[in-house]
Amino acid sequence: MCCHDEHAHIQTAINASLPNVTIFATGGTIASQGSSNTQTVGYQVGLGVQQLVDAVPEILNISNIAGYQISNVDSGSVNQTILLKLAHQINSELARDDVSGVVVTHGTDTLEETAFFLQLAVNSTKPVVVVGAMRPATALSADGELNLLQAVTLAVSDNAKGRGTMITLNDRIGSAFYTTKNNANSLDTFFSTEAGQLGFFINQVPYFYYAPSVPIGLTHFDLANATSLAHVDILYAHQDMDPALFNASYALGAEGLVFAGVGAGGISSKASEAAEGLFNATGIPIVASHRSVDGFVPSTDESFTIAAGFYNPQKARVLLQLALTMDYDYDEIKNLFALGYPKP
Ligand SMILES: NC(=O)C[C@H](N)C(=O)O
Repeated sequence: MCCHDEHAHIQTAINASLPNVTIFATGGTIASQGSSNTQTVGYQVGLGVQQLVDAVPEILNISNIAGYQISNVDSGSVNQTILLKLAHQINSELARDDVSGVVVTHGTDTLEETAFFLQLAVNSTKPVVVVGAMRPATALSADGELNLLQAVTLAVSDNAKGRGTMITLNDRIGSAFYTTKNNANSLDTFFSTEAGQLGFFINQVPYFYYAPSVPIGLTHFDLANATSLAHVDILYAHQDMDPALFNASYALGAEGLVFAGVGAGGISSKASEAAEGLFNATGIPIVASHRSVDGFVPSTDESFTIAAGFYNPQKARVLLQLALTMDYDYDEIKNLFALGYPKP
């Protein structure tokens, strides 16, 4: 039996009657400390995976923990090197019979991008749980410890299998496909857009609303041989958007673009002309998403853009990145996005 892996950065004492969970720590507020217990902005990342686990001894009542320190950064600095490392290591960890599930500790600012990426890049029915905190570990009423306990609880829960990558914070369990950060500061910031709330913790027991199901449009990408991800940028639409941004992004190396459109994927006529000019000249895929927190961009046959459907700009970017990384052509990319909104 498992489990003393010499490559694990940490390994708790093995209790053979408990399941094994691997934690991948990347940084964020959950791993941060302030200079006082009232400081809730301007704190510093620095706690390692050992300290995160040590702070919640209750975890050891439900699992043995192996922990890897993948990075220790604010999530705004999570990059494709970290993402690919996570995907490769999580896939190999979950392939082991003796591992029940994995937890990724992460800053909340871009947590949804990593969770969505893992949903597409990890191929397993075992739980993958991405967790963070909104208050640093030193704060009064810090939320990280209970969130981490709940994340490990989910990782060992039979009921959590077959639900893809999940995000849990503040008692809520959401699908990585649809969960988004809705408030830059408040504790209860992660809730799902229309489709994705899966369940809730009551007294640290996860209760699910539905049997396991797969989000419509879910595609798995095998990134085993990928060493980098395609360059995709997001442009933010607004009044008087500078049309030159499209060509400028291409000149800076973008292989695909997503724009966060006004309303259901709109941009000004001048910006649209510039985007169409770029598309006609280069053929790079340009995906229309929405800058509103929630919503849907419908496809139109006439448009040169690819409609993002329900994907918000940051998730549309991840999907486009993976498609381009795997050499999908334009029509395949269009079909890939359309999988998210099949015609009834
Ligand atoms: N609450 C957080 O984790 C925010 C932090 N700045 C991060 O995303 O890393």
